[in-house]
Amino acid sequence: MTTATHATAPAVLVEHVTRRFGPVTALDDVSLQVEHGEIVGLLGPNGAGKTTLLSLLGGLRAPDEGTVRLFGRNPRDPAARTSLGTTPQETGLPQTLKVREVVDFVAGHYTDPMPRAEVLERFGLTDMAEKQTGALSGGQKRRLAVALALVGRPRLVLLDEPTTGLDVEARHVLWDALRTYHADGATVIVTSHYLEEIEALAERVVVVAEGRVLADDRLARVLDLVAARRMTLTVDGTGDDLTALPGVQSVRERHPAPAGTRVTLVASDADTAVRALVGSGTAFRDLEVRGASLEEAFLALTSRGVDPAAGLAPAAPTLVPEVTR
Ligand SMILES: Nc1ncnc2c1ncn2[C@@H]1O[C@H](COP(=O)(O)OP(=O)(O)OP(=O)(O)O)[C@@H](O)[C@H]1O
Repeated sequence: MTTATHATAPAVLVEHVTRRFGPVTALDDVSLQVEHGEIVGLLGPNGAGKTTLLSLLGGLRAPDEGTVRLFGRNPRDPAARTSLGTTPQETGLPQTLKVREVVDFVAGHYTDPMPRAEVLERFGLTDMAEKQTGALSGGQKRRLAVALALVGRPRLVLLDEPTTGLDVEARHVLWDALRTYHADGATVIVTSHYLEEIEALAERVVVVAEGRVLADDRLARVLDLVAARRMTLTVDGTGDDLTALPGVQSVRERHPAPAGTRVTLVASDADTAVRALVGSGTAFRDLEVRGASLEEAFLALTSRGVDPAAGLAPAAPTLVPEVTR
């Protein structure tokens, strides 16, 4: 590939990537393209495949099938990773080195590093410069770990759950620093279980579950989807006609119930749906309305009504309870 091609290539290109660990398919035919300067949130439950995807982007693992490119190059090639800054979920820092020494050590690997004072300032670590890293709090360690990923001024930053376990203040310092760095032109990909984190950082959201991309959309659209409600009720017949009610997006589950069917619907507007249900004269009982999980919201988006094969299946677990509203 020519240099010109590299210059015009997207920051990240993932094409039909599958990655297995023994019998587990961690990524199943995933495709994703991220342009220069985008900030993308990878949102999904535990075991969705987010870390695996980042490990492929970071060149730590190779895909079993498909192609991964960073700025047009294979991330397994060390030259492709010179533009990359990463912070894994767990970071080991040398306990006895001072914060400024660690920053200087990392900066020594780059031709044009960010000045130490700027790095520390961005992450609220200026007062910690003389402390040994072993004496930092969890939140301070985490901020230092993310700061170190930016020392070399990477064009692409991969962050795996950057603020898990941090208190509110530490989260906000980190989010502000990342937003500022992105505003300077960097491409950022961040994984999280938490909608709040994705909401604070991302413009575009890719929802991953069970190794597949469930949705890839603007943040505002995802927030609309999360506002979906889950309505469960028992009706005399099969409940087939309930999808026609205004405000109802899809049928999520149906189970045989005594003298009828227990039906779970995903509704974009539960108030309208309930009014229409009453107005329709349909006999129903035991109505429950609650927030839908992200997974349900996205299944509602991606499915066209109920899947006949899954129509009478047992209730599916709620995969992303943290983001249920
Ligand atoms: N090294 C490994 N060996 C075996 N299985 C693995 C390995 N790494 C990941 N997996 C499996 O692959 C699947 C995807 O895991 P992955 O860590 O990518 O998910 P995740 O979305 O990052 O989850 P979490 O949010 O919990 O970090 C899981 O079923 C996991 O158990």
